[in-house]
Amino acid sequence: CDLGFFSTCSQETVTMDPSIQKHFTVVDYVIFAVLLAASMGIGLYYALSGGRQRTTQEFLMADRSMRCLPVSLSLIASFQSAVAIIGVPAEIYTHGTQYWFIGCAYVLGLLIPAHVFIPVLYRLRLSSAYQYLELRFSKAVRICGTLTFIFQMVIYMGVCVYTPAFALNAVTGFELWGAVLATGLVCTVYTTMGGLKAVIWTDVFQTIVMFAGQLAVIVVGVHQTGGVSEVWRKVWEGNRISALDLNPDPTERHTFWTLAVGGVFLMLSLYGVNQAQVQRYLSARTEKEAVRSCYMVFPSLQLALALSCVMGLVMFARSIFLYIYPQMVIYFVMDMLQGLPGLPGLFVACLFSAALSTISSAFNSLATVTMEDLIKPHFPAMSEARATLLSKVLAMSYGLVCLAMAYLTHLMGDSVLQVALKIFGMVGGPILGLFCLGMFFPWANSVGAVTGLGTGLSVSFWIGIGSIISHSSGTKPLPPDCSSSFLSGNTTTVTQLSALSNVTLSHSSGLKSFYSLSYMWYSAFNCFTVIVIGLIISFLTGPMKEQDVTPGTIYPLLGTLFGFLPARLKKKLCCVTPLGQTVFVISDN
Ligand SMILES: O=C(O)CCCC[C@@H]1SC[C@@H]2NC(=O)N[C@@H]21
Ligand code: NA
Repeated sequence: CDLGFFSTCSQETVTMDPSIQKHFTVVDYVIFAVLLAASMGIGLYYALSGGRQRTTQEFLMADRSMRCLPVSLSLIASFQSAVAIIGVPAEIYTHGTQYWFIGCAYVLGLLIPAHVFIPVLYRLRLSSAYQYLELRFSKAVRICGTLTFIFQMVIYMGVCVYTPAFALNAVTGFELWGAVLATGLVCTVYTTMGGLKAVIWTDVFQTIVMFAGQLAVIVVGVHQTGGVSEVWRKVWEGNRISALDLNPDPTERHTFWTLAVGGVFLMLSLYGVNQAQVQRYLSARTEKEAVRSCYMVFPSLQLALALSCVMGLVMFARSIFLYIYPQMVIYFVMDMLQGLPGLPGLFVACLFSAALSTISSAFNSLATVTMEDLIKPHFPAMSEARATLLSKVLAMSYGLVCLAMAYLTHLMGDSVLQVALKIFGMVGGPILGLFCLGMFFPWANSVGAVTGLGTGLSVSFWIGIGSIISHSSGTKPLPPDCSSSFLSGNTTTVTQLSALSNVTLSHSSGLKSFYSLSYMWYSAFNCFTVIVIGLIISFLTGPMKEQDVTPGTIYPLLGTLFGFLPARLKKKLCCVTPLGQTVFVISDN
């Protein structure tokens, strides 16, 4: 079949004809080099200015002096990596705009962090989110939380380093491990030199580059397709504008429910309790600045989602293939931008900005929790200078670990977007459950917490690995409506499309349906597993008494939910817990 650069068009074996790889002009390399140099420059500036990164308060917490604008852009950048830049357009291109409904999850996914998690965590004046777990439960629970977080971020980092380098190599022959090393080393250097201040300000710069690169591709793509109405006609006829899918089936990969409801738990696991984000909230100069930064994330995150979705639609309108792997997004973009010197370089700069801003946040947050949760408690007498030096060594060593993890990603295959979302669901979900257990259920105790986390992680890996082994998550791509006019031109493609589109999904039963749970439900499912098991074990081993709970570690959920009740009724109903004591109301200090 004549799909141009693909030697075969079956979904399994997609290889590109190396003879037509796209090459860069000098301008493109210069733009890429300028991006790396600018990031290094910002890192160097913060290494030589201010307190010159001589204390952990500055190196890890930016002196708690940040304002809401840089914090909010840095919050976006932390979890908007090359995975989203090429994974989301590939998703939209292949399956239609159903994924766009994840934007509905951003409302509660940011309101709850702003009004529940930030007040509790900010007023405890923590450095690591997992210090909360020791205050609320015990040291053991804190260590479990920290180790789980480290596991999650190390794997996620590998995916983020690998994705742009692999995609670029496939299209431009750009040396794969050269790109991985360049990204990893530049990132390690400026993170190690400039600390959280450098990470936040490079995130600001890189987020702007990210938006600019995506916008450029959209503008050029629309122009080349013949205008907005032409793009709309093709994506509409190509069956890429998804209707609201209210199918309640939890094994359906993307529906309104899995994205708008399951997505809330995914957002809470990232923007509520993930150390990378919590550290940014804690680096804000006041709690109000932290809450405001969370609110400011909303429009920018919607813009980021819109840009990547529209990019997928424009790509579809411009080139009619049924199915593309995420790394082929680069090919289409390079194809679109050929002959426009500097634009391929801008898009590559956009891709690596997305990667650098995520990886630097991961390095810095990993160094922080390792320092605060695993090292400092054993060396209380350690001097500031030595602690800061050790933090820098940690940031660097995480950089090297990340390069090794990049190779592991090589073996994971599958769509990078799904890999990233699965990691968050499988590991982020249980951590979210642990924090919810601690904040909303005063009766929960340490044994319950540890058992709950352990059960949650075991169940999540059982489903996650089960779904990979049973391949039940494979949803066939959405065939464009083959009868429509714009496809009739190329008969070969139509026969291929119809051949591929009449694949019937084998209906899963029993355990298989368990494995085929949509990965968008992993966060919610694992969060509830931890809470339910945690509560059961807590009641079995003797629930905690109100007076034993550290003040400020409980969020008065019942008090807030029934806030509208008259004080008398409220007093009777919810501010008196079953143990006969009043729940701690967070003081407004
Ligand atoms: O881009 C990545 O590195 C990970 C994929 C996106 C992660 C989630 S999806 C919902 C939220 N919106 C984002 O832009 N990132 C997070
Ligand atoms: Na990023």
